[in-house]
Amino acid sequence: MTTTDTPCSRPETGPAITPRRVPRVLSIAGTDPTGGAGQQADLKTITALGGYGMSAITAVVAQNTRGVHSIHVPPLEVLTAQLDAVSDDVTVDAVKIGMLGSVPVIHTVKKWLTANRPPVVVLDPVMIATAGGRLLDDDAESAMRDMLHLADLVTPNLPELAVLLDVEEATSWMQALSQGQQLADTYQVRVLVKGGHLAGDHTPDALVTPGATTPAFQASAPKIHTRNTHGTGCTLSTAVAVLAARTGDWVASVAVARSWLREAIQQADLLDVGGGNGPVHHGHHLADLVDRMVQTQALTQGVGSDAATDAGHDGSFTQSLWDQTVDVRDRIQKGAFVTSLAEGSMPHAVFLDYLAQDLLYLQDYSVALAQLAVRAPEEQWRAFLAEGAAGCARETAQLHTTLVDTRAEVSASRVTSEYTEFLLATTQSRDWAVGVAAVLPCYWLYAWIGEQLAQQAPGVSAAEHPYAAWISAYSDPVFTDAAQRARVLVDHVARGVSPQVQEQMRTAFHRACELEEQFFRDPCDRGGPSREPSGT
Ligand SMILES: Nc1ncnc2c1ncn2[C@@H]1O[C@H](COP(=O)(O)OP(=O)(O)O)[C@@H](O)[C@H]1O
Ligand SMILES: Cc1ncc(COP(=O)(O)O)c(N)n1
Repeated sequence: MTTTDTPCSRPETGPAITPRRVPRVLSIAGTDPTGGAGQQADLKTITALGGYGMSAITAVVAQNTRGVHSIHVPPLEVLTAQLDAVSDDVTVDAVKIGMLGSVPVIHTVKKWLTANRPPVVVLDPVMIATAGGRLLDDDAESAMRDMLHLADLVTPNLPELAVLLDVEEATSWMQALSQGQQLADTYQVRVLVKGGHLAGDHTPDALVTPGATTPAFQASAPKIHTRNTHGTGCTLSTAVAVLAARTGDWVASVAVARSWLREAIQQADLLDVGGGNGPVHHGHHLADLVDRMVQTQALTQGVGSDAATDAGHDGSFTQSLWDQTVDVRDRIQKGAFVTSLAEGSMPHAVFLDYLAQDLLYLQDYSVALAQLAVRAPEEQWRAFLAEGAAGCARETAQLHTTLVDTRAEVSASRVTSEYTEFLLATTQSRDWAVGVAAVLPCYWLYAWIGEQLAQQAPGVSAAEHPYAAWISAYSDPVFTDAAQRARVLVDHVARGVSPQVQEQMRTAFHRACELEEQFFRDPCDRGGPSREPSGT
């Protein structure tokens, strides 16, 4: 890949691009009721790449993946009214122009563009649909040439490039590049030369700029074996428009658009739309996000929905566990750890000692979660527990940085060792359900302590409180969310086990709560660093 940097100097006539996080992008194009090309592809692309999509329709096209059936061109006043409705009210950061179809439509768009030129204008000179069917009148080719200079970027495929130059279609990449350069020089416009129509097993693309000797960007990758490439041209040009408005950088925009489109082509076969040249998968990169949402939803369903378990006041098993540890929580709430941390009176040595023990604890807690992840019977729980293990490992690394040099020789206190040995043994060799009950208090009590601290020391700021940063870290909603998910997991598991195993879960949860309480009390009782050898 070449990304030589001939910076694409924008033609003098246009304003500079001010990058905008959510660019407002207008597509002026025809439609495709099957959703793969034209307006529909453009709006999907704009949304997929984080822009705000708008559309002014030039032609209503009855088409599908097999071909174009008919084209209805609304009266020109309707097009003008659509364009004016947008520009009278909305600042347009980028416009992508697709199918124009006829000379009068080209003139109408040209007039609007001259009066309202957005900072990014990408023109895809659509002439023929991939699936077959003319989308531009024969007599409109010259009118199309006459509007090229109004664009910042033109994105012809090889047949369109040949028509615009009135030459034979390129049959090699070198020839295509040379034609692209000729178009750029003649019309003083950037050209995205696309090699999708070349024979061979590669698909090269290049961004060429007026007056340059080498492309500003060039890349090539193996052709993907699929017939589902309907709308690739529309999608690519729109993607570049959104990204250019978002970044202000043409080279980066072409590079990102290209690789995003490639993935959309790669995943096109998943869609199963139509019997001809199907569309590309515009939403491909959202699939993981949706999976995560579904997973979270599944994890948060059903709390308290099972009367068969020994339920607490919200009906859930975990609530009943919680209710049975009220004495432990009372000791934590009134204990020196929470009160002195909230007041800011905790001696620094005690706080450092707590952090050092926490580091040792988290190292083993991470292993305990990883053991449960390995043994998890279902994928979603494995992911949740593995994320927890990874989060602890990150937290440990962070604590290492905080404590570096100050606590190099620290060893685990008796309480820390007792707690971690209990967790490691339970998560490794007891029933998996008992293991998840044992790790729950660390999630839940931690989040609960965050609430206690926030209540006892509301709105503390770094200037007035030595532990302000820690107090706000404790109240991070991420912990509350993780605790909620851990609860849902335990409730779910409890529904599927025998009363005997439920009883073992209850015992493990209670034991872990007691150890948590001792863990918080321990540094305050000792009043300073532990020098006890591990396990004593
Ligand atoms: N089978 C394929 N494998 C990988 N990329 C492809 C494939 N077909 C098209 N592309 C890419 O889609 C984009 C548009 O392709 P092209 O076919 O040249 O234009 P149009 O869709 O306008 O006819 C280009 O970036 C091209 O590389
Ligand atoms: C309304 C409209 N505009 C453009 C195309 C080109 O589609 P492709 O990118 O598949 O050539 C199309 N089929 N329909």
